[in-house]
Amino acid sequence: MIIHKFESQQALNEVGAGMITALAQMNPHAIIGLATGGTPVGIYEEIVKSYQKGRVSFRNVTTFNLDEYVGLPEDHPESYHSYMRHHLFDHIDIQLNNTNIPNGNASDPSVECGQYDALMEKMGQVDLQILGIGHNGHIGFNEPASELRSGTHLVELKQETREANARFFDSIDQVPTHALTMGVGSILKAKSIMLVVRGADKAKIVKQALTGPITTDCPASLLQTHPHLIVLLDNEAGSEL
Ligand SMILES: N[C@@H]1[C@@H](O)[C@H](O)[C@@H](COP(=O)(O)O)O[C@@H]1O
Repeated sequence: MIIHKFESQQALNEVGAGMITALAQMNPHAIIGLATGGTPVGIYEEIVKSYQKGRVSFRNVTTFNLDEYVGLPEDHPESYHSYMRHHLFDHIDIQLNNTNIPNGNASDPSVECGQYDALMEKMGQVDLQILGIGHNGHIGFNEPASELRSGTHLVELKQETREANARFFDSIDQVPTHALTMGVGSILKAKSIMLVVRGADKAKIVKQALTGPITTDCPASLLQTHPHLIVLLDNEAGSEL
């Protein structure tokens, strides 16, 4: 694995965005795995700036998002569908029909998950998967558990995850209790993975994930098995490494 630590958020954002724009420049038909949460926002901002300067096009790029809440209307401001449009899709030339996010309102979640996996399979390997990490080591919404699922599936969110994400909602009662998420198997199938982590509050889990035992109790620890893992940390998140 390659670990880069950054003094400033701006430097981290520019390097992260640079890897994604370079991929789209080298392969206009690239398949990119996208993440949500607070962590990638600054990277998406830098991608938009590059696009606005005419340096990169996403016209033929395909994207697959990691996850989506169950039961939030697609146009709810905190749905991951809204997040992606707000932070990225509405500001670049990507074709919306080339963007894929699990449908958290599907009448049959297991059918939806099966279709999502089938589409990923059909499109081919994700070239670069962007990832954040939860304080409990979750990736996507793969929560710590005695066993992990490989493909896309329905999960019940842990209370700590709902509490962490309550900052985006008016109250914790509004945070959905369930989500659809790519499985760890799908995530690990990507050719390269870019894990991004910021903040002192994540220093401990980063250390555990990258240097601790590989265990389903810390889903991010499975990233240690990936042959092309790039980790972008601010100094605070990397302080225990
Ligand atoms: N499902 C998302 C993850 O994809 C994200 O990486 C993580 C950390 O979020 P944040 O970046 O806001 O700390 O939790 C969320 O719940």
